[in-house]
Amino acid sequence: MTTDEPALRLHGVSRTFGQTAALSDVSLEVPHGTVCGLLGRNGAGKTTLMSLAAGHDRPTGGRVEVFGRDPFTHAPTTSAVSLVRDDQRYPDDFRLRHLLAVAPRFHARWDRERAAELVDAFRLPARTDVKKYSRGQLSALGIVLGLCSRAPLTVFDEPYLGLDASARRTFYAQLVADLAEHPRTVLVSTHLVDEMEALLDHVVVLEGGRVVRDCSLDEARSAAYTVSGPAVVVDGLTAGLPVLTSRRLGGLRSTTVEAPLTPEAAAAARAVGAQVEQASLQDVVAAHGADRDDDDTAHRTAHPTLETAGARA
Ligand SMILES: Nc1ncnc2c1ncn2[C@@H]1O[C@H](COP(=O)(O)OP(=O)(O)OP(=O)(O)O)[C@@H](O)[C@H]1O
Repeated sequence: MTTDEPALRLHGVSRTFGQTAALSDVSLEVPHGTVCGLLGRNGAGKTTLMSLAAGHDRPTGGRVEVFGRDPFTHAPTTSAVSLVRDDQRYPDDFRLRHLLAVAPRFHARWDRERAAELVDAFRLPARTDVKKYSRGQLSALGIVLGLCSRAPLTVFDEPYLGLDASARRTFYAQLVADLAEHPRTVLVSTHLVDEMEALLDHVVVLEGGRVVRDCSLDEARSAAYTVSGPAVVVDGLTAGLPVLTSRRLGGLRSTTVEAPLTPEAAAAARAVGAQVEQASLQDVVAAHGADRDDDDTAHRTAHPTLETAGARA
């Protein structure tokens, strides 16, 4: 295994299930030693991509490489990846001690001491069969297994399901501390974009099985801005710009455009009484796969910028 190769490279990858194209012609590289957020709406293809990265599945077309090798056929590469699935199953009669005993057989770099610390931090019950764990306890268990595997590529598929806010903070803090001590590559899918944004170095956004963004966090953050105000004013300010989403409430409109927010654009908007702000990463992700122009009142409360505009009007 060499660190000259990207941790993960997909080249023209497709994965179809019958008539469904879960991934279509996906090419991307996850740089070595980064935390990469895999983002996108439900059904965008995140879990499919993660299964391919872990060598649990094969692409229908194209090539998947982990550290330059095929994770499906090259056994040492398969064992260099740890995939923590949100629906991970364990043997019926397993308790925590059984899992902690077998884990080192699958992960050469397994860290026993860290595992003991994390079990305490997440208060995982020792005397309960794992199959009876709550949703949050199962997620915490997956986090322990993923972090302590020290796998060169660790993949977390929505690792926070059922975790309370305090346990999620524990996860984020442990991830940051562990990566500082033992740098490696992490690929994590999440819908909690606002909450996890600070952990990410790199961002990949999928929409309908295709990559619509593959860039650093900073690039993703500065990719779009939102203008809100009287519809006629907003339409004038955004004419000719690539619109990600646009929502209308009565005479007000809120439009997110895919362009950097320059001082000139901000000044022009304010001069005519419109509000303008950098779109959040969450706004950018939500815009992909959403209707481009939505005047349906049923959606009004789904857009925080519009609520803001309405409240200020
Ligand atoms: N085994 C399968 N058989 C048939 N269709 C599948 C299978 N696995 C995934 N799909 C389909 O492929 C598409 C992508 O699914 P995937 O689970 O990768 O999305 P996702 O981005 O992880 O979604 P979510 O955020 O809801 O978890 C969906 O349309 C899904 O229904």
